[in-house]
Amino acid sequence: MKPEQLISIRRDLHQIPELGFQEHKTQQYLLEYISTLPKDHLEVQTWKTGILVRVAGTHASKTIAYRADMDALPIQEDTDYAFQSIHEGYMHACGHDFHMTIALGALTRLAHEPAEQTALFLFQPAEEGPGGALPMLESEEMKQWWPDMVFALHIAPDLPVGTISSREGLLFANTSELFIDFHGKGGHAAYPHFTKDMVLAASQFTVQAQQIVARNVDPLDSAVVTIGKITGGFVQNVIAEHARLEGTLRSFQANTMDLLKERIEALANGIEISQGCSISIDYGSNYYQVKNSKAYIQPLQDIVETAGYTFKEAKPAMTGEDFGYMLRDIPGFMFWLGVHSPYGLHHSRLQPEEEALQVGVDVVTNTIRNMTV
Ligand SMILES: CC(=O)N[C@@H](CCC[C@H](N)C(=O)O)C(=O)O
Repeated sequence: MKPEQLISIRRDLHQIPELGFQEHKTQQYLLEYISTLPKDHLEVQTWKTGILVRVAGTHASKTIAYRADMDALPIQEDTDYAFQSIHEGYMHACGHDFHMTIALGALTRLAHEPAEQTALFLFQPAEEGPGGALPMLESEEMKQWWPDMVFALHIAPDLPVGTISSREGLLFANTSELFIDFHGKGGHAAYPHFTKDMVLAASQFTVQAQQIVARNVDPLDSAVVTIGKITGGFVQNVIAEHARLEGTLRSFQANTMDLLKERIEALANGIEISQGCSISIDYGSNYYQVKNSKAYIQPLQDIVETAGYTFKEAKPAMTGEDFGYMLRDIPGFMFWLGVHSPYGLHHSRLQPEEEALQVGVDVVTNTIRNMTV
């Protein structure tokens, strides 16, 4: 596939961002493209809004899978792209348009000239939430085509184009979503003594929660407590009866995640007493850490350098990925693909450089062709 065609596919996908398990247009677009490929070695199955494509190997004893996530984020795009999102309030702000385009590029090459081993392309819904990897792993379709190895990439705005980065062992953190509802008593702004103000309770909780990492987590360990959204109240002169916090917890150690949740609950109990309110906590979806199998990182470096690109040792990151569940059950790895953007992941102005698409296609194809499983 020519670079212009990769860019054109990426721009098409960029325009139709959809949330987890709602990737209907995206699925349709991908299926239409896949239907144009030579069919001799190809088998296709759909699973929910996802797709599995198998390319039979020429002398296959193993199956190597590449996973591309499909969903977008509820972010209003603020780039000056001519091909901006046409879905108001939604954006591919985490690079999944890149991940899917790279999958189509590698799939195209292999459909025309299959590798020795069988390749499996997993277009997976709902990575940002509620998590598609675990139910996809448990699906009949996946059991039927279970791979011997699985890998994935994620765009890295802070790395230059042409650089690939990964590491042996832990790459991404354990995560838990966090949704907290505060229920009190609303009333007139001029009569606070007759109310239980939930804007105040939620604000106190937000500030106190920042002490957890500072004062409860071992300074030699690492964790994150982020509240990304606060809602509450209706109008400026009414005390709010209800408020809601939405956030996420991150840790490298599984038992540190238990500690974070314990402390969140203890703070909530304290605020229930001090503010005379009731608080309910929901941990939403939880993702398992991304831990790379050691055996594949040196061969990945060799593949990257042979293709003329640069390999850089990565540090573990507090990002989360439901791909961790795939690596829990199947040997494999994940790597960062440099895309150089002045704005980072989950930013409304994320602008990854499209030259990186070709790099991604080369590394994914060469991994399927050359990695010993
Ligand atoms: C790569 C990346 O940015 N992944 C997301 C995964 C989100 C998991 C879940 N919705 C949560 O917020 O905990 C990330 O935010 O790291």
